[in-house]
Parts: sequence; structure tokens; C-alpha cells
Amino acid sequence: MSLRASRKAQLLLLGLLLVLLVGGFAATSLVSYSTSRDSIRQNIVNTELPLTSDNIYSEIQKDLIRPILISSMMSRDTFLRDWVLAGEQDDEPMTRYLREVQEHYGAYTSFFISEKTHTYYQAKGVLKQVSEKEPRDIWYFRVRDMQPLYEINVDLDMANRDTMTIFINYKVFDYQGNFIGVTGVGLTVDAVVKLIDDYQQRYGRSVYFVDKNDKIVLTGVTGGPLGARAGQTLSAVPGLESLVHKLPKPQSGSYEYQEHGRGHFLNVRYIPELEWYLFVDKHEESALADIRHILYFNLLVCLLVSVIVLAVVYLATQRYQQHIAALATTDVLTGLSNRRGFNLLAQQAVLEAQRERSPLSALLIDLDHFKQLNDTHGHLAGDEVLRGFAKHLQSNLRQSDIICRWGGEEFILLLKDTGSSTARQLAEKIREQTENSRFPFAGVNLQVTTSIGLTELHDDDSLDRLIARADHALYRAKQSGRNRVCEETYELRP
Ligand SMILES: Nc1nc2c(ncn2[C@@H]2O[C@H](COP(=O)(O)OP(=O)(O)OP(=O)(O)O)[C@@H](O)[C@H]2O)c(=O)[nH]1
Repeated sequence: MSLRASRKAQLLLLGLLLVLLVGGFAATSLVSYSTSRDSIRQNIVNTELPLTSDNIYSEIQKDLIRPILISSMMSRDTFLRDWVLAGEQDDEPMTRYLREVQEHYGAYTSFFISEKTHTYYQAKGVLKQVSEKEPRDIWYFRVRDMQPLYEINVDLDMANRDTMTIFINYKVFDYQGNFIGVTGVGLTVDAVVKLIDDYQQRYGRSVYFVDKNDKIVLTGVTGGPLGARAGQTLSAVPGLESLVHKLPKPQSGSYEYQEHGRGHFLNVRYIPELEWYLFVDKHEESALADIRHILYFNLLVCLLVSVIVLAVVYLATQRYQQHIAALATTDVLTGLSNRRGFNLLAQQAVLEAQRERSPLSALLIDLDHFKQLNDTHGHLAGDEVLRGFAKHLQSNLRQSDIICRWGGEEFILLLKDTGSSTARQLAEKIREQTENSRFPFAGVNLQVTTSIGLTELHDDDSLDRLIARADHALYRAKQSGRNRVCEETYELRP
């Protein structure tokens, strides 16, 4: 495989790994994110919000049941009825009675309105006369004409700086069953508002009450959704279009809606005592922020792991490629360059020498009668001699020289900055050393001689021509008896 092709294969492998790692990690993270998100959503819709509704509802009931009992007791009180039937002579006993009730039961206000005189009595004395023409007094005439014995009404208390108050309005009858007035107590919604605020702050939910006509009647101190205030209708609050679209009229149930692109979960519960709907609302954003952060963290870790894996694979393949490239240019038996490796370096050396006009010599070395050595001592013995001879050669060369196993028992040397006379000296040295060397193998000291063809690079020479001349010189060395060095100086005829 060429270097280019192997580079392409490497990039392909890295690309594939990148896709697999990033794709795999991202898919796992997203699936786990989506599973967690679904389970969180389920939890919010099925457990969290209904639980908040339950808690607020039971708190409201706690606040309401006691005053209903007190108001009921007041409506049956014989003092109150006797005092009315006796003609409401003196305000003082009635005022004292109402003050007693208020202080003893911890009510915010207590009151009695007489049907006969339309006088509004409360703990501090006579407040006013109720009139059908006064919008604030309409409630009295409504209670007078209604069927049920009492109603719960949330209104502003005029006697107490218009504080938002829950009134229990109980009808009072004389002993013959004639309607004689309305009595009861009022309590502020402070406790409920506090509870709402507590839930809003602690759990990041919006809690508010809406009446049957879509009007927001009670919110925490900071207001309702998107800062809506009591008195506004839901449809008048900008941003709640999607909610109003899904829930045109209040109705119990669980809903999901969008507000300026943000998801909301909503639980609506009817409070029969108040005839209100309790809305408990939670942002998807706040609920899912944690797992979204976990998702980002996971994706970051995935990215890091992918980068590390890719870097490791890149380095490993790079080293492997280098190893393969080295193997492709190295002779396995001797560890010298093979022809391919030689060609890469030799071309360069020839060009350099010609450019710098420096001498360069080539030696083509062949072991004599090597076939005979193989035949006599075996192929392994031949291998051992080749290895030993290669070592000898290397020990005689400089770092800059190029050495190669040309094939079989043939070697080639390119000696940089070396003219033919120096090259001849080196060739002689190699020849002599080889002749005098012993290559031990299986208890036998093997001997071998070399024939060497020598030539020097000419101007305008090519690597092929240089080698051809060296080969010719070697041929002559073989022909003239072996174990000798021959030089070829003349250009060969083609
Ligand atoms: N052991 C061993 N033998 C090899 C290797 N490569 C080539 N040969 C042998 O080297 C021998 C070369 O034989 P020839 O080309 O006839 O040359 P020679 O016997 O050396 O004779 P001259 O070169 O004429 O002196 C052959 O028998 C090849 O099989 C090798 O890697 N290991």
C-alpha cells in the first residue's frame, strides 16, 4: 500500500471512530436525558404539583372550618337573637358580644347586620347602614336572598383598612324562622398568602387562585404568573395565551402550556368551599435545569473521551505506519536498507552531490561462491554469514554513507564526499577484512571472500548509470578471479 493510500485509510479509520464515538456517546446521553426528563415530568405532573395542591387545600380548610363553626354558633346565639327581637335598644351589649367573639376566637373581624334597621355592627361599634345602592353592600342582599345558610366570601374589609378578608356570612333567623340578619367572622388571607409565598420561594412554583370567571383572586405577595395581580383575568395577562387557549375556563386537571417559548406544568384544583380554583404552576426550565446541566457535562466528558481515544488511535496508527514504512524499506535478515529504501536515499544523494559538485562513489559488493557455502553448510549458515558481513560493512562506514542489501548476497554502498581513490582504499579494507574474518556457525568458522566493483559519480550521471558501471566493475572483478576490487571509470556504451 502506498503512503498516500495508507494515510487515506488512517483518516478513514479516524473519521469512522469519530462518528462511532461521538454518535454513540451523544445517543446514550440524549436517551438518558430524555428518560430522566420524562420521569421528572411524570413526577411533577403526577406527584409534586398535586401534593402542593393538597397541602394548600388542607391549610385553607384548616383556616376555614373553625370560622364556619364560630359563625354558625353566632347565628344560633340566643343573646344575639333576643337582643334583635327586643328592638336593638342599646348598641353596647352587641358591640361587647362581637368584641368577645373576635378576641376569644382570634378572628380578624366579627359582625352582625340587622335586617330590620340595616345597621352594620362590629366589634368597635356601629360601622354604617347597609344600602342596596352601595356596591360594597350588595353581598348582604345576596346572602339574604340565597338558599344556603351561609357563604364564604372573599372581599375587602372596609372596617380594617380594606384588607383582603375571607368572610363567613351566616344567616340569622328568629325562633319562628324569620330572617333577622347576617352574622359571622372574617379572617385575613395572610396565612394563605404566606403559604403561597413559601411554596413559591422554596420550590420555584407559582401558586394562585382563580375564580369561576377566570379572574385571579388571590396570589402571593409577589403576584401571580408573569407578575399578574389579583383582579386581573388570566386572558388579560400577556404571555399566557397558550394557557388560556388550553384552558379557556378554569377546570380541574393537569395541563402543559408554553409561555414565551418556555414549557410550564400546571395543576388546577377546585376548592368547593371558596368556589375557586387553585393553580399550581411550575417552569419546565427550573425543573429540568439540573438534568440539562448533567447532559452538558456528559456531552463534555464524551467529547473529551472521544478526543483522547482519537488522539491515542492517531498516535498508534502513526507509529504503526512508521513501523510498516520502516519494514517496507528494511531488509529483514540484515537490518540494512533494501532496494526500496536505498532508492529513496540514493536519488537524493546523487542530486546533492551533483548540485554541490562533491565527489560520490559507489561500491557494489558480492560474496564469492556463496552458493557453494550454502550447499556445503546449509542455508542457515549462509544467513549467518550475510548477517555477520552486514555488520562488518556497517562498522566500516560513516553515518552519512548509504548502505543497502542489493539482493541475495550482493550489497551496495554509496560513499558521500568520497572520490574513487579513497573509495578504493575502503573497498580494499573491506575485501581484506572479509577475507580474514571468520563467521562462526554451529561450531564451524565459515570464511568468505568478496568481489567489489567501484565507480565514481560523473557529471550529468544518473543513479542507474552509476550502478550499471559499478556492476560492470564487479563483473570484471568476478571474471578476473574474485576476491578483488575493480574500478570502472569510463562511460559504458549503451
Ligand atoms: N543463505 C542465504 N542464501 C542466499 C540468500 N539470498 C541468496 N542466496 C543464495 O546465494 C547464492 C548466490 O549464488 P550465485 O548467484 O550463483 O553466486 P555465487 O555462488 O556467489 O557465485 P559468484 O557470485 O559467481 O561468486 C544462491 O545460491 C542463493 O540461493 C539468503 O538470504 N540467504
